[in-house]
Amino acid sequence: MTVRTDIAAAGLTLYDKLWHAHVVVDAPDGQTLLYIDRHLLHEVSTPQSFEMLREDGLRVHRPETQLAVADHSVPTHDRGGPIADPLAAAQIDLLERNCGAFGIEYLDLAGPGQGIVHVIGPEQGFTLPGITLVCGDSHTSTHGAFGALAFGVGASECGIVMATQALWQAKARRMRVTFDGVLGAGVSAKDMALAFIGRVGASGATGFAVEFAGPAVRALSMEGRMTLCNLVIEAGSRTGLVAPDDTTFAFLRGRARVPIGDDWDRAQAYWQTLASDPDAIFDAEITIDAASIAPQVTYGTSPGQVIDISGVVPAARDATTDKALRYMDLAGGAAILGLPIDHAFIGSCTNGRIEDLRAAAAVLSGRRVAPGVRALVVPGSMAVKRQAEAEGLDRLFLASGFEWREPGCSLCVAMNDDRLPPGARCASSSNRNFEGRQGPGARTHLMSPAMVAGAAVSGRIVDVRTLA
Ligand SMILES: CC(C)[C@H](C(=O)O)[C@@H](O)C(=O)O
Ligand code: SF4
Repeated sequence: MTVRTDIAAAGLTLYDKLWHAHVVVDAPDGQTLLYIDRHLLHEVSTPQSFEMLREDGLRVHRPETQLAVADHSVPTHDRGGPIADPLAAAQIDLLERNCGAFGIEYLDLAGPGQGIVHVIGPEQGFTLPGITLVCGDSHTSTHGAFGALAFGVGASECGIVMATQALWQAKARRMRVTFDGVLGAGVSAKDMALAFIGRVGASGATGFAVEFAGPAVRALSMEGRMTLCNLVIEAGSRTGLVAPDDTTFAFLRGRARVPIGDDWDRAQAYWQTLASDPDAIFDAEITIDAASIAPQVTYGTSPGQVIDISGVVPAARDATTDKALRYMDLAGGAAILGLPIDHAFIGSCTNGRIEDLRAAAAVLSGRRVAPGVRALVVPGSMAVKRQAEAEGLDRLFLASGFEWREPGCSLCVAMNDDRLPPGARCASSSNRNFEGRQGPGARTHLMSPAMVAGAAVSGRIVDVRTLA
């Protein structure tokens, strides 16, 4: 028998509770077979997973626990007819056919449910507190915002989950990041996340499951919490968590796949137990004063290379940072404030939700995109797009000179028609600023949607708090 000293010694963290509720068996080598409740699929990471099932003559064990959507390679304009890019068309068609063959629900490209996998999961009520959820995608941590144990997996693990509903995993260490105080005006969850990544570095949370706590986290909407959890992978962690509360329940209640009636009451009673015990012990604790967080902007080619809007680019200290600064065409000591940009992108699974579009629109109201800047808004999902259109945000974006597109990953990843030219400099609400991420030779500065809107109308990186 294995005696769990972590249980014996102290209270449990939220991560411990979710973990223990899903243990099938512990192996002597420290690995645990974990039951996986749900699996989201997209077109890029699953072709090989389905191939694996075919080769081994396996079927999908519980098809009703799987949900698929195409997002990475989809075009975000001219969606009326067939997809022009033959590779994208083949990839999307393959996902649809694989889902058909294995009995998995596929949210059609033309239908009302389509969108980026991490946006549609919660929208559909597929993401719920207390579940384990995986997807062949590193930003699966997003779903932890609901108090779900969610993490990204590889293509072969997607196949294993489809066939067995379980995965061998090693338990992570536990980190709590407490945001005390109140965020300032013009500062958002994106700034909290980037400030955290800047503090610990791009691999500072590797091996940890990160629980976000404190009054500034409790004050966030579900959209904000998803932004926060989405970005933990950029600090090296596969799992972000926020304990579910009334904000969570209000977001979920009434959604398509969410329990109703007595089932809802029972589920909610359980979900309310999903909080770290007061005497729980974390392996690492970080406290950040939310009031001290300024709008954040990345200057390099890793999300950890981030500074306050008033900051200066740090001098290169090794070959890697030197390479990053060369790629970004920036010198140590340069101010980030006032840096000219020629592209602006609002979208992605980090910041493509309705609240993000509203925040950007509030900045754009009565303003126009600066000459020489190409600006794009790509809603995270059809539901976000419809909601934005109902609020008249599309007209506001168009009137200010933004392009208004169909949902998809778009310029977050440039695996589709949307791509920046070499040398472009983009203010972007996405989550990765890697070399070539938005197109070969293109330069990405990550920031909040409001900051992107501010940069778009100014033609340079500005402090959105000074745009009255
Ligand atoms: C293509 C996909 C597997 C990839 C990921 O794992 O995250 C992408 O979504 C990304 O953001 O880089
Ligand atoms: S929007 Fe970007 S980060 Fe999110 S899943 Fe798509 S490519 Fe990955």
